[in-house]
Amino acid sequence: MPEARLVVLVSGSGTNLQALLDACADPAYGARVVAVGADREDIEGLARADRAGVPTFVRQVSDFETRDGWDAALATVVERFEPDVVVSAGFMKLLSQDFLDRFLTLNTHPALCPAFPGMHGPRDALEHGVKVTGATLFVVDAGVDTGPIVAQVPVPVEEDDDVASLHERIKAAERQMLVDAVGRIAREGITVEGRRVRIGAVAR
Ligand SMILES: Nc1nc2c(c(=O)[nH]1)N[C@@H](CN(C=O)c1ccc(C(=O)N[C@@H](CCC(=O)O)C(=O)O)cc1)CN2
Ligand SMILES: NCC(=O)N[C@@H]1O[C@H](COP(=O)([O-])[O-])[C@@H](O)[C@H]1O
Repeated sequence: MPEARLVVLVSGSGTNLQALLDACADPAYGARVVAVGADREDIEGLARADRAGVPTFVRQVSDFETRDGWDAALATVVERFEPDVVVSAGFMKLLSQDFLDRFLTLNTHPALCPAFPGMHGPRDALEHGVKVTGATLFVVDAGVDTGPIVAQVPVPVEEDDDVASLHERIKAAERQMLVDAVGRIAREGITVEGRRVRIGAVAR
């Protein structure tokens, strides 16, 4: 079976991207990162792609007259790389329904969806006082962190956690979840029926 082609979108440090790049070095993993895209320049995520010899592209909202124009330009460049799956891994821009209609897009979020959506999952979980939080991989829909759930991993909140320590522990679990789920999707396929997602099986 041919390797699944991944386009990964990033906005920051790119440790989730790095975990995918490392996993893809093993041919048995079944996937290859064919391009990395970002909404801003000069981020470590793009440097990681450069070091791995993976092509990169940047489309900044501020370079376009409208948000729709940015979104269409992003879709155009993503399309060039013919992805089987787009992985939003720390990509801090909302994607339009038009984009999502064109590409199967997964997003990893540092909370147990549907709890604590948005850009500050670890902070919001800590402020709420939950004892367990975690990370979620989901199929992106037009809402914010509302899409059908592919995988989740729990992470206990420690007494002395601050936002940084909690987010770091979530990220360690999140990377493993992402690599495991994307590899299985690449090798076994994915079925999405309504809100139910199955890897390697026909939905019932
Ligand atoms: N349609 C969707 N797009 C994306 C989702 C999603 O669930 N639906 N998830 C993200 C990532 N994300 C949280 O997981 C997220 C990203 C960005 C925002 C947001 O409000 N962004 C602002 C700009 C913020 C900035 O540039 O600093 C915006 O887009 O204008 C909320 C949640 C990937 N895309
Ligand atoms: N709502 C989106 C969001 O909060 N995304 C989060 O940003 C981090 C990116 O880390 P990374 O750049 O090191 O992979 C990850 O924890 C990801 O879930």
